[in-house]
Amino acid sequence: MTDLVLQNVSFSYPDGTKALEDFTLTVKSGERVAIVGQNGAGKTTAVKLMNGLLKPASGTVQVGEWDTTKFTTAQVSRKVGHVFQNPDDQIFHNDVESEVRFGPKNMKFDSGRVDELTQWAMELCGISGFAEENPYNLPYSERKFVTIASVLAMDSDIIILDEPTAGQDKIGLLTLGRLLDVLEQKGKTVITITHDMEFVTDYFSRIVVMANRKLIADGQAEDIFYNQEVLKASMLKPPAVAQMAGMFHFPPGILSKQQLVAAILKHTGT
Ligand SMILES: Nc1ncnc2c1ncn2[C@@H]1O[C@H](COP(=O)(O)OP(=O)(O)OP(=O)(O)O)[C@@H](O)[C@H]1O
Repeated sequence: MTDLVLQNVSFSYPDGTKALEDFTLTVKSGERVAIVGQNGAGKTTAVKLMNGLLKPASGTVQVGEWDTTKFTTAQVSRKVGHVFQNPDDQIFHNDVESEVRFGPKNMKFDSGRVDELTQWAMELCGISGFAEENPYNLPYSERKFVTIASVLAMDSDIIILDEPTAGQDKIGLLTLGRLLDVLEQKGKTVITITHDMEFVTDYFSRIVVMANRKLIADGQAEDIFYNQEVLKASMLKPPAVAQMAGMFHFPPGILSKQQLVAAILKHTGT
């Protein structure tokens, strides 16, 4: 059980830019949380604090029993895997399998477990067929899955996915959805940063909204996407279904196509 607790965390970059102010968030083991907000809101800074890449200037970041200031980034990243936004910032091997294998090998798992985790992660990410391919010969969407598999293979309790849907087609989105379900069954915590509100409503039961370096809302999709104050402060655009429901002046809460169709049929008396 690895809960993640950020308590009154503030952080500024060395050039003095304030990136996070008084940020408090608890993510329980096994939860699925989406962090949303405009560019520059502080999302990336928050997740870099979660996996120990950055250390808080004030406040505390607790990963399970560990205060991240007392452990190295390498140690914390064993508990909190982080898939970067841009796969090209992460890939450094010449073939897909070596890239995925590197993490568990580096963690000194026995060779049987390294094999098992490598195969499992590649299959889950739909890249088993490219094991010997140079990742840089693959399109962006598949390179992203190479980096996701590399992190999953490390079997960390908490997994951070930065913009996983960027550049993904329908098949990629389905692969991501299946992967999230498998991780949930394994009790993993998944935290994503995303600008894709459809992805959020389809797959995440908890949404954290950030604006101007602060957490401004934390709740379910119905609480967030129908709260005009939160939408205004964060400049978030609700998912298309909620926008359409708003145009029809339907009561708040509609977030799926099925709910929208049902409301239209009721409205037209069909
Ligand atoms: N390395 C850095 N040095 C100085 N300022 C930085 C650095 N990285 C981010 N910032 C600044 O910190 C603030 C928060 O940035 P952060 O990247 O955490 O936001 P974000 O919500 O993740 O944005 P995006 O969606 O664009 O990634 C912004 O003002 C940003 O310009």
